[in-house]
Amino acid sequence: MDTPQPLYSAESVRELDRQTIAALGIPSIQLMKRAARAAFAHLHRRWGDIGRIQVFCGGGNNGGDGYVIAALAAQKKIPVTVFACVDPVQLKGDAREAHAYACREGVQVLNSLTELDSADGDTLIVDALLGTGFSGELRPDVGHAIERIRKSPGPVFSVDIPSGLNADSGCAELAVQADMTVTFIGRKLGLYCGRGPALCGEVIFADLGAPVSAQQALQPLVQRYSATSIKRLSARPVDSFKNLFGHILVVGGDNGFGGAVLMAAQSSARCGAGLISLATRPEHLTAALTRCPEVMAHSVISGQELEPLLEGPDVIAVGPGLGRSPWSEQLLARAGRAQVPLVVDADALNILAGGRVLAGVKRDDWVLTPHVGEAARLLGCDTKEVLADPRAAAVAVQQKFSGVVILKGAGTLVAHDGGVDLINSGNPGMASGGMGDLLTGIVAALIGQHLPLVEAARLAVWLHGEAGDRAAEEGLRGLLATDLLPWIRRLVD
Ligand SMILES: NC(=O)C1=CN([C@@H]2O[C@H](COP(=O)(O)OP(=O)(O)OC[C@H]3O[C@@H](n4cnc5c(N)ncnc54)[C@H](O)[C@@H]3O)[C@@H](O)[C@H]2O)[C@H](O)CC1
Ligand SMILES: [K+]
Repeated sequence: MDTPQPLYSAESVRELDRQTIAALGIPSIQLMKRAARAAFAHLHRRWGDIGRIQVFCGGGNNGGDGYVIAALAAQKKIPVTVFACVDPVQLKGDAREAHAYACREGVQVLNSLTELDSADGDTLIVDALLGTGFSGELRPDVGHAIERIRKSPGPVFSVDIPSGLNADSGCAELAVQADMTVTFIGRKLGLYCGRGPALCGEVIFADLGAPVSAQQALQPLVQRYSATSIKRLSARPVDSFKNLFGHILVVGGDNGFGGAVLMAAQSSARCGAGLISLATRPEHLTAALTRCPEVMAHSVISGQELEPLLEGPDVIAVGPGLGRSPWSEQLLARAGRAQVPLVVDADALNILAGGRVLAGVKRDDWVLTPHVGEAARLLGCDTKEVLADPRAAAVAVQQKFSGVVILKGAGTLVAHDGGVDLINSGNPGMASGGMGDLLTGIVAALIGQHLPLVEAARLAVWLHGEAGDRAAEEGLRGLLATDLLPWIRRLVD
């Protein structure tokens, strides 16, 4: 099994740059040329037959990488032009030297966008405007260059990070949309969370010979887990019996939301739970028994009626379709005090955010599964603040409520006492009702099968996203939550 990948802040990677230069005993220009060669090798492998290349260079070392890439293209006799977003006379240090190298190789350098031919489909754009040095509000001149890149019909290659994307948070107002990004020396968190996954295209990592010891010395922001580094369930013993694999109780399904609670129960079942009970409104019982006879469905019309059902289960998932009525609040108030691990999702989170039910309760044995809006409500802030720094938001929710927090997104974050993990998961087809209910059921089933909460959260996010990807192979649009159920079953072992 692989180890998870460390994801760093921009500042840590700049420190890694410095340590790599020192460890390799080479001048920084050599590291820049090594970066540019690595970038050029990947872009040439993918677009070797491209008609021409336009390189957009900024005023720092990211731009310096771009000038060297232009020189390498010229050496390969590929027609190449550089747009210098910052007048080359202002360049300093390695970037200045890289510009001189490009000029020696006969590269044409233009200072104005109007002089630059408009790109066609056979033009590869290389984005070397901004790298880890980007900070604050985007300067208008660079913004115009980014807009020009976004309008080009051909492929786009970003050096180190798509310009305009924040390397630490994945936040981006205006940024380059790349088909491929080659990132150097250390993986930046912003490539894998927030808008990073959508803006980067294929991400390729080039370590440029950075010493592993230097990488280990730095504190990563996040550990990134993938199929090969996530802990799976152990094989089932021959003499298995159903109680070995957990009894899950799913609580929810207010008027009109009977499907949500049933989908959570079904995904628990498909994830290997031994027994599943359902506590919901009486009107949903028939449907539950018809759709999923394996589930033991109970009608509850008050918190008092729920109480006896809280005794048997090993894990309780509360929230799918729970609603925010007095009935909903009564059920959460009771379930929230049960003495077994909880998975708290959807409207249960919104009720929690309201502060009237379970006020001030912190538990080490619950998993909260907010999306961005629910996280904002739990923190009493605006959604924009969560999007501006998803990692910080996940940590803040975990510090406020304890336990494990799954902050859902294209790069889903799992915050816990030991740090923050990231699992890239899912696809745009999963932006439809019920997907969150499935995840809730999977988390509960994995806890019921004796995975520690953090491992259950990581595996559930991966399993949910992978099942979504497999199901989406038949098409993104019209992908239904229940389409994932057979895939959950195939992938859980
Ligand atoms: N350090 C090394 O040995 C290597 C670095 N690599 C590449 O270098 C960049 C980091 O370079 P740096 O000069 O520190 O910063 P950038 O080029 O990313 O950006 C600085 C550049 O951008 C301008 N700028 C900053 N903020 C804004 C803004 N909000 N709006 C507009 N412009 C902005 C600033 O004025 C400077 O002109 C790294 O990403 C790598 O690509 C090599 O990869 C390895 C060796
Ligand atoms: K860039």
